Amino acid sequence: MSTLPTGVLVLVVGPSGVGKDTLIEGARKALEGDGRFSFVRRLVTRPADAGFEDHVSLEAAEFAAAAAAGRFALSWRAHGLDYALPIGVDTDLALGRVVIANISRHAVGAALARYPRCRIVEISAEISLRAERLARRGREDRDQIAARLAREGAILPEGVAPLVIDNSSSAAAGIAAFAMALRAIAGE
Ligand SMILES: Nc1ncnc2c1ncn2[C@@H]1O[C@H](COP(=O)(O)OP(=O)(O)O)[C@@H](O)[C@H]1O
Ligand SMILES: O=P(O)(O)OC[C@H]1O[C@H](OP(=O)(O)OP(=O)(O)O)[C@H](O)[C@@H]1O
Repeated sequence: MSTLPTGVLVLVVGPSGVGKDTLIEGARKALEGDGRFSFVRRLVTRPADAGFEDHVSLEAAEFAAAAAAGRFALSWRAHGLDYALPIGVDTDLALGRVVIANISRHAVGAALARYPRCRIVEISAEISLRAERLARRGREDRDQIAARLAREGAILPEGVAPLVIDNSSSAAAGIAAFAMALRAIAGE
């Protein structure tokens, strides 16, 4: 009897402004055409925002209906918004792919409970850099940026050791390190 391939879900976590979306988008471009990887497009109750993360934008009622219909692989709430990964994640994992998703630090426990083959990649950068970056990004107002900087992370479940990628220097360096980590995970 042959066993089905099982992929790996890469959970990209870290505080706001650290560069998660930048590294994910950069790695997506660097690895374009390599069928081993699948980059998840999240569903968020935030209006579509050109120039930022390319997410699927849902109204709150649409989000609730999709959740009730079982269309999400994982969902969580943060910053007054609802976020989800689509159920297509399950198909990509069944096909043996390395699936990359940006999730809340508070959703790691639930992700691990559902998907035992997870790797946690934590992106890091000092708070002063994050503050500058969020101001430059300009997606949130001053109060929202202050709340994001003050937001507490979650303690990772016991025994879970994240791979930490420092994004304190250039975005190009952070992207190269992240893409290299993904290639290593795919080769394991
Ligand atoms: N290494 C870096 N150096 C300078 N600016 C960066 C770097 N990484 C990301 N940025 C910028 O910082 C801002 C926040 O990055 P983003 O990827 O949106 O972070 P996150 O998704 O973790 O909140 C964006 O404007 C992005 O262009
Ligand atoms: O619980 P936390 O680990 O703090 O994360 C909360 C949420 O914020 C981030 O998304 P979002 O794109 O809204 O924010 P960001 O790009 O500023 O991190 C992250 O991907 C989570 O969905």
